[in-house]
Amino acid sequence: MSDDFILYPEKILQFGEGNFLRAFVDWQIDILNKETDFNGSVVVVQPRGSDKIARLNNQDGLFTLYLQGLKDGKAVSEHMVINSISRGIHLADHYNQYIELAESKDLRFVISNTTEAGIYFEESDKLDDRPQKSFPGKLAAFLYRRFKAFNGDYQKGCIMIPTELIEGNGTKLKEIILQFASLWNLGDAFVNWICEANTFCNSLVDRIVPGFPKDSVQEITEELGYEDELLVVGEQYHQWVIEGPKWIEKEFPIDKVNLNTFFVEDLNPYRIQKVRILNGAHTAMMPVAHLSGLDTVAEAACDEVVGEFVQELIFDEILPTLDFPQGELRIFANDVLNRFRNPFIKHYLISISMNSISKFKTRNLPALLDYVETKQELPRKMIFALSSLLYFYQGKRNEEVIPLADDTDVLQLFKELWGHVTEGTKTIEQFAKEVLGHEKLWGMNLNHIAGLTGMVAEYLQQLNQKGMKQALETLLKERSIK
Ligand SMILES: NC(=O)c1ccc[n+]([C@@H]2O[C@H](COP(=O)([O-])OP(=O)(O)OC[C@H]3O[C@@H](n4cnc5c(N)ncnc54)[C@H](O)[C@@H]3O)[C@@H](O)[C@H]2O)c1
Ligand SMILES: O=P(O)(O)OC[C@@H](O)[C@@H](O)[C@H](O)[C@H](O)CO
Repeated sequence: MSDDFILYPEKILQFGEGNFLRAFVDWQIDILNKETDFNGSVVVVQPRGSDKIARLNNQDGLFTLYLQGLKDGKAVSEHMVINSISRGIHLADHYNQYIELAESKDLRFVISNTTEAGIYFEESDKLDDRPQKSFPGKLAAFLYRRFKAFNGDYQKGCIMIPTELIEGNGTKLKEIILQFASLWNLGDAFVNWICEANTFCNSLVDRIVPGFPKDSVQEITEELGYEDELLVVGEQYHQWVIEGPKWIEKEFPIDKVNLNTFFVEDLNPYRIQKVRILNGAHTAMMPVAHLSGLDTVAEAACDEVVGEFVQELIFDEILPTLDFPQGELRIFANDVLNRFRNPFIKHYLISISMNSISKFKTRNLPALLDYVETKQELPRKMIFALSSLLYFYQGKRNEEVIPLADDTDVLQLFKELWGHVTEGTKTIEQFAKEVLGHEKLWGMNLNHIAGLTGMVAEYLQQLNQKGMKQALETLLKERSIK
């Protein structure tokens, strides 16, 4: 299959082989290669583990991408073979290939998505590890090798564009690289080279990528006429906002193609808007919809009751917490709701449920706190979502076991706390007080928010006694009476 495809110089090192990067970054590089003189390919390494790299190499880095949803107002479903990945490197078996890539004259960019957990300082990482445990540790060793190979040449720095969904992803990555420089005693000249010759951008990505289409793979395989283990499905919508100097466009000519990717001076407004509205709504709707018996985001957004809940949560309790023109926010929010309703893609609620406690903390808690501060009252729907999430962590939907996915400590804590309630040794009120008081989960003691604990306990009681559907209907009626 590869004979039909062009091989481009390897300009990008990519940390991450996952669905999102392939359906978003590698797709954009493919377009750049086809429509501009970018002429560059991507070398992929798996940031943690290495089991997926063989699959990538077995397919010569090629994979099929389905994009489905509204494009310029029309429903479009299209598929294409993405040819921007040159190879994957298995870090444990072929670390030499990885570290030697640092000496490449062609290499210029480093792009990553290592989830919200990947950009952290791992003190036990050593320069000589093959490989280091953490992503920043691996990158620090790579950059040091490059610095040495080119004798600190300022023309041979790299442009880092991380896409992890955390605030200041590039800034944080740079700080950690400098921490490694200090831990490993790499010297002032290296520190200066990192700061002067390299560019760390912050970036924000947006595209809903449900990933491998497990329900329709047979049908798709028949349509394609070949099997593709790396098949990935995403929506048509995309946005990549990069906070970095405009000169990068000379080397990464994203302005020359019809993509919604652009450079800005301040990413913050884009980040807050997207994280609070889109990701916040995902995290808030997940337990409410799942416990209502629904399985996908589209089912939730189209459901008469759950859909109303999501819409009101966004418009009444999230938008007022954002200090941007409300008209623009409403347009963005309506677009998000339409993206949620996308009938082409099956985005399973359970697949977005992973690490929901920390997601609530970063995506929803800031809106809850801002609402309390500005309105001097409690946002009922957001608190209902929080209560539903706590209820969800009981791990049961009627008789069905919910495959909870979170840190072991978090799962253990909920197991214990719910255990006390089921055994009758603690009341739901005590459960609410204890869980909301866990500063490790929320970064603060939520019992300090006046009235919150009582409201959570009340909603938990309703969920316990009436079930989700009735509790939700009661909540929505409360609003119409008010
Ligand atoms: N799927 C989407 O709709 C979407 C959209 C925008 C952003 N994202 C972000 O992209 C990330 C990956 O999503 P995906 O859909 O590609 O998932 P995926 O499961 O296909 O890929 C996960 C990737 O993260 C790496 N990884 C997992 N845990 C890690 C850790 N602790 N440290 C370092 N690397 C780790 C894996 O090796 C893999 O490369 C998510 O965190 C998500 O926030 C996803
Ligand atoms: O990917 P996660 O699990 O961090 O979050 C789930 C979704 O909120 C997220 O993937 C969105 O679909 C995405 O951020 C849209 O751009």
